[in-house]
Amino acid sequence: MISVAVKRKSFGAQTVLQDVNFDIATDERVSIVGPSGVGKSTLLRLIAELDRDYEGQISTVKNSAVVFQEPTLLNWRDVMDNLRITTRKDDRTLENILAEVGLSDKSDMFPSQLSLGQQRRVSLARALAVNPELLILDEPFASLDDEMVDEMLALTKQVVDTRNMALLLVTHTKKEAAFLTDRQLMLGGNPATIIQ
Ligand SMILES: Nc1ncnc2c1ncn2[C@@H]1O[C@H](COP(=O)(O)OP(=O)(O)OP(=O)(O)O)[C@@H](O)[C@H]1O
Repeated sequence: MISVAVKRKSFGAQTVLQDVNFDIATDERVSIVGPSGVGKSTLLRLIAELDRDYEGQISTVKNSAVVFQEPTLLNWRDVMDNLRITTRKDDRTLENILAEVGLSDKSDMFPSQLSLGQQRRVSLARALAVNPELLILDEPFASLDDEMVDEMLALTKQVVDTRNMALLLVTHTKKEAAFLTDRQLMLGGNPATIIQ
């Protein structure tokens, strides 16, 4: 169980989040929706423990992984090396994960040799490589065309269905939230809190 109780998160004089409280069960899929600039990514970074500078308390799982909006791959490393960076798992396991995201024949390609959609898949595979109990997706389908979004949505759903993990999705898009998650939390207000 993940338990979020953020009393206040500020950047200098600007308070971005105030009294944001919710739980996520072990196998629950939750999305955070809300307008641009409201504080979605800020909240996600707190839950991913990438930012510990806030008032309140978040108790989360030992193993979480984040997929960011941009693929953030190392361009000078091939696909396998990009996976090896996050885990000591053996190559066979990593190849299975690449197959899981539809990239079984791409392990020795470099990111620049892959389409944007394939780069997103590598990014997802890299997150899966740590075998996360919580997968956190921060607008993972931004700047993809509609067809690619549908493909990535289906892939992500399949992966989450197969693996026993919690999902936290940050998105602008109600369609993505409705397709991938059981529960939608709407962030709103200034400072932002859960309004629905
Ligand atoms: N490192 C930072 N330093 C100062 N202010 C920041 C920092 N990160 C975010 N902010 C501010 O916090 C507010 C919330 O930003 P955040 O990126 O969390 O919004 P968001 O809801 O994820 O937006 P979007 O949907 O456009 O990605 C914004 O006003 C932003 O300028």
